[in-house]
Amino acid sequence: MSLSELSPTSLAALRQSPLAGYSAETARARKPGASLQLSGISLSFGGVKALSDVSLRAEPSSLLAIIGPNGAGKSTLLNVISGIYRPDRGEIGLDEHRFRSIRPEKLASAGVARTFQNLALFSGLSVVDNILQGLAHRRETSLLGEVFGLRRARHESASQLQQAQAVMNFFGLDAVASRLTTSLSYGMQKRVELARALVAHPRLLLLDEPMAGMTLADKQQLSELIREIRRHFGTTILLIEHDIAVVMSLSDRVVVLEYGRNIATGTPDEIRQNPAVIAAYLGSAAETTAPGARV
Ligand SMILES: Nc1ncnc2c1ncn2[C@@H]1O[C@H](COP(=O)(O)OP(=O)(O)OP(=O)(O)O)[C@@H](O)[C@H]1O
Repeated sequence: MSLSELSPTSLAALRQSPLAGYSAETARARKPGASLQLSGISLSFGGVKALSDVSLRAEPSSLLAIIGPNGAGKSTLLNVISGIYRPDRGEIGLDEHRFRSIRPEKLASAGVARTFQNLALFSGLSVVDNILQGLAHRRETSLLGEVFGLRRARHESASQLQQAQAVMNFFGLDAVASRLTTSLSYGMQKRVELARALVAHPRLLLLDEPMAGMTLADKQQLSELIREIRRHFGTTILLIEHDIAVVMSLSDRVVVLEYGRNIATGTPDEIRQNPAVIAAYLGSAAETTAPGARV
């Protein structure tokens, strides 16, 4: 099954009651997104300056896109925010917290989730089990508790399963819950990855080229889902994406990187008309979405 083959009822259900089943989680889900601020971030790999003095700000519940040619430093920036790389200089601000680097294992508890450029799902696990991995950091009961079926462990498992079911409902994944992710189309696996990132209600979601390798129909569905995520959860989203039509239709603001430097920041319209951006990127950027298509 591909994303575009999903019945229209999933999207209709998603619009009507995507939060059904969240109960105790609902209040937290309604919390506005986090604010993110990067100040003077620099990082070199040997002689390669991947990031040079990059500063940017994403307002709570906004969608900020990062674009730029290959090798501009986009993924490196995401890896800095998610603690995979420690910058040589600069500071990250997440709401009122300031730090140079966050330990990746602390990321989820800080309310940050991400997806990867290449699929990063557990191939031996079903859809629902993959999604439950997004809640692993919340587990308070021990493995022994689970083995012996202690009441608290049972309650915790039931509550996490309910959250996974709610997010599967939101993403139209109910019908494939027990399937191995490897048996699904690429577009559907991307959807599972997004569901896993969202199940813990992150306040900042980092999306690294979520549309790469997708058909136009899949891109349209995923774009609609990203809009729904913003509408219903208020999640702040940082998006790296090469498809300019997708970027321009989804973003509140866009940051353009070239050779690790921030060469422009503005609304999609401002970026479209910026001569430096046209010269560095937009003039040559492939418009992978068909002209005139709504994404
Ligand atoms: N782990 C690494 N070791 C050495 N150099 C690296 C490493 N990661 C990235 N680089 C270099 O840093 C620069 C920025 O790379 P990065 O992957 O962040 O660019 P990008 O904008 O995400 O590119 P693309 O659009 O192709 O994914 C490139 O010159 C790249 O070769």
